[in-house]
Amino acid sequence: MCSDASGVPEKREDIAIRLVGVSKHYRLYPSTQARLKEWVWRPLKRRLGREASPYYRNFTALDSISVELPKGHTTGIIGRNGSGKSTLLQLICGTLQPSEGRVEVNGRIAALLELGAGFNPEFTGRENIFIYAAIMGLSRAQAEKRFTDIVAFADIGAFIEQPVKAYSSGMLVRLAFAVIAHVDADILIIDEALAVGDAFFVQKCMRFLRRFMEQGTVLFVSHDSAAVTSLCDHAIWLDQGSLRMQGSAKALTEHYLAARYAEENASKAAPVPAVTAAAETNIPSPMPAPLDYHDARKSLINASPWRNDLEVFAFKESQNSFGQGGGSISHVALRDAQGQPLRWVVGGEPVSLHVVCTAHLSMDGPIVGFLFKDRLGQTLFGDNTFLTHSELSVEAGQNFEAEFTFVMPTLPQGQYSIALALAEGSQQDHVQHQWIHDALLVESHSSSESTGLVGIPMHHISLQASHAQPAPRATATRSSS
Ligand SMILES: Nc1ncnc2c1ncn2[C@@H]1O[C@H](COP(=O)(O)OP(=O)(O)OP(=O)(O)O)[C@@H](O)[C@H]1O
Repeated sequence: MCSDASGVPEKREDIAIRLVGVSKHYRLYPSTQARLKEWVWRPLKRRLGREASPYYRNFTALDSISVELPKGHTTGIIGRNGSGKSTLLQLICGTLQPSEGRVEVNGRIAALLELGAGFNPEFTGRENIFIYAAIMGLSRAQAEKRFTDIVAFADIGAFIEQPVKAYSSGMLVRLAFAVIAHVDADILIIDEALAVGDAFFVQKCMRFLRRFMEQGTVLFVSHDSAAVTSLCDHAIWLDQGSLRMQGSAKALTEHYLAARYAEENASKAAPVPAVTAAAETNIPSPMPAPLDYHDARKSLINASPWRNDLEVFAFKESQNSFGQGGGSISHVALRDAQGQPLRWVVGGEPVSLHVVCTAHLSMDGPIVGFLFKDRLGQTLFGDNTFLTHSELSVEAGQNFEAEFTFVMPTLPQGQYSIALALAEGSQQDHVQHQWIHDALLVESHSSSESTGLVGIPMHHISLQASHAQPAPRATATRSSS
């Protein structure tokens, strides 16, 4: 924000959105009767010169908000339910008018805020695409040029010719995201709660979002502070309609989480019992050798509901991919030590990623690599064959296989994707023959991990009280009189 010390521009043209003293008040009526009395009875009373107190109470959803959101940045908006996030975004989009203050927007906004908002339910998906494109300032020719890409992105098949009112909520999100991704917006406003769907679609949206973020301005609303830290550079925190803090996303989410923990602890009535005795968990000691990837709690966790059950979805060759085509990836699987493909993997256990490729041209030094990504498209880990196997040459028509054996980290609940690539050359300078965005999808159904992006095996954990020391003996002797 331009008001903090994080190097944010102060010049007017560098600001995408400026809010000056913006407030939004609502009138809350206790009943329909009260609403009627306010409309009919109160003006009448006033005309008769009688005192007329209102039949409503004022509620302030947003209170004197002043912020400046710099261009080219991604700003996260966090706050508890009812803190005013949606109200703020609707004011920025212009779908709500402020009761007080001023909203200035410098650029074209596309928003994914409310399901179906921006679409006319009676018109077909096709018609809505053209209407939205026109509202965003695209000419008919430009809209026609992008139509095929929008339809391909939405991937809702023949429903594109159906009225939007017949769409499921998933189809609405698909169409809405496809449209906002293709209308040359300067500012994107995204409520993460709406950017949901199957894992392939979410990954596609996140890839688009990350590309857009390289230049555009994004406002991202989420209840998930980890998502805000991962995607945003700046953040604002709304609390009961007031701006509680603004600044770097990392620092702000740390304060936000600390405050949430403090509030939750304060609301807990029961006192926390003091640790009185040695509380070492049932963990074998001494520590296992460092290279033994053994998690000391493995048997404990694996016998509990927190076992990290990871479902692995089968590889489909037709997945979204690109590349020069000199070679292709024909099969990918996660396998066990016996080479059997796995449908389920348990986090913390060894696994092999097995990749089968076919050379369509002769290749000098093919490189096979993978990236393991979370639902936000953030790479958690990855590797490739370059450092260990740069000497291999293959002839056109020849198959070759790569295998990566590793301990699967324990993964917090959610969806993950493994991207695969077949390249040729060196790590810095190579031809990309095929890159498959979501070659394998993995879903973590249960997990003991609540913090961090992945869990690593803990070799040893202990917690114990120190032995009580005997009180020092008194050295002074009392003299008797
Ligand atoms: N039309 C309205 N009339 C009266 N009160 C409203 C109206 N719209 C919103 N509010 C109130 O304003 C407050 C802020 O609502 P808002 O939807 O902006 O919160 P939010 O932070 O987006 O919440 P959530 O995270 O649950 O979506 C809430 O207390 C809500 O009940």
